[in-house]
Amino acid sequence: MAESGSSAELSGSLTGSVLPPPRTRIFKIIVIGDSGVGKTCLTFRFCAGKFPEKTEATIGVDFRERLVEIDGEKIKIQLWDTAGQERFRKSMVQHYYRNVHAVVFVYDMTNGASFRSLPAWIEECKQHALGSEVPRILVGNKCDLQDSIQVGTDVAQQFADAHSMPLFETSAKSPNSPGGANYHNSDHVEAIFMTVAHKLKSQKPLVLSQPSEGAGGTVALSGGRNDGSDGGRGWSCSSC
Ligand SMILES: Nc1nc2c(ncn2[C@@H]2O[C@H](COP(=O)(O)OP(=O)(O)OP(=O)(O)O)[C@@H](O)[C@H]2O)c(=O)[nH]1
Repeated sequence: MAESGSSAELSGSLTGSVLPPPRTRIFKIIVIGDSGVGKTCLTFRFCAGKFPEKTEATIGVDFRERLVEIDGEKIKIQLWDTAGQERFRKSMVQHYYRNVHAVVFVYDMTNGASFRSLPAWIEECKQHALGSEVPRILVGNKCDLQDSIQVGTDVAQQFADAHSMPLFETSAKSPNSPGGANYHNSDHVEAIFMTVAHKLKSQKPLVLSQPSEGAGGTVALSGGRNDGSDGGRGWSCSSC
């Protein structure tokens, strides 16, 4: 009798309070590109839900995070906002390239030089073992500045295709206001990062985890533009 009682107790314990709390997966996504392209604004928009009133050049790296829910699983998205200016990068580079799950390359659609810098950023990533096997996306920011666009969608799409990346054109500043032709088709910052998270969820086993008491708001999203089923090149397409 005593033995069966113990057994019931044990089994109750295993399915009850003895089990550790569920773990929350963490996806580390680094955001890279020239100074002034809007990396801080994009990451702030996603994590805080608004455009920052004032930004200063990032020194080293900042990171912001947000807890989201995808298909019933809580996932913490950590966005690492890296400094675009070389003088602010040197000391930190080794740190932020560790344990990266995805890379977001950003250029400013109103600044051709920021687009021409992309090969150098891609090369730097490769040197830190972040090649095409890691999910990477290309983001053209500031599409709200319609009159100043220097980088057209066609040329950006060609570049994205050549590097097996999906392209998104967006505005961290005013994603919901009406504007020119491209602007109407612009991607929402929210959807861009959630697309990356969906991709990671569909392909990655647990890599980093911690008890699920993360900071940040929770957004529920089931389904999305990318279910990870397309494999190969361009795992999600630009809406541009
Ligand atoms: N019109 C417009 N301005 C933007 C947008 N995103 C950022 N900006 C402005 O661009 C400037 C630079 O933005 P940041 O987010 O600080 O740029 P960054 O890439 O983080 O720059 P570093 O920290 O130096 O690497 C700021 O004045 C922003 O207000 C956008 O979508 N539209």
